[in-house]
Amino acid sequence: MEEAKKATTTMEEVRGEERKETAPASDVSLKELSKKLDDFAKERDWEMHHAPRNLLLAMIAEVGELSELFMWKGEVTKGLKDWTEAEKEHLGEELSDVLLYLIRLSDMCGVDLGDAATRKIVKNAVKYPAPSKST
Ligand SMILES: Nc1ccn([C@H]2C[C@H](O)[C@@H](COP(=O)(O)OP(=O)(O)OP(=O)(O)O)O2)c(=O)n1
Repeated sequence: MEEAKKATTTMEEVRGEERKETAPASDVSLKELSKKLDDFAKERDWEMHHAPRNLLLAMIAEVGELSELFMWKGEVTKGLKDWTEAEKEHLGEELSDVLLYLIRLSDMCGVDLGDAATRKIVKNAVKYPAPSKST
């Protein structure tokens, strides 16, 4: 009886983990993703594979896979109205692969991507000032 109860708890825990994994995580930070990627590499002993050049090449390969989704489609309208749900899900996966390799590459190069991107947006605004709106 005690064993059966324990097994039930374990299944609940597993389902809880699955829910956690599939719940929308729209507000996740670069730092959180960075930590997950670090854990992923450590758990598999893959840190030696994550040298900057390898990560850059892997990211470019994923950009290629992303491009394939748009290839031969003609003009793609904003919102992807003509795409199936399966195509949109695939797009999300390929965009994620690019982002995850970019974050990992930044980390392995010692670049704080959040800080660098924020600074770059400021620099862009100085380089390309918005036209002043007449009232
Ligand atoms: N050495 C590796 C290999 C993979 N990944 C992670 C980062 C990417 O998010 C994803 C890439 O996995 P795959 O190489 O299997 O590529 P796809 O998921 O695109 O699969 P496929 O190329 O079969 O479509 O896995 C990683 O961190 N380090």
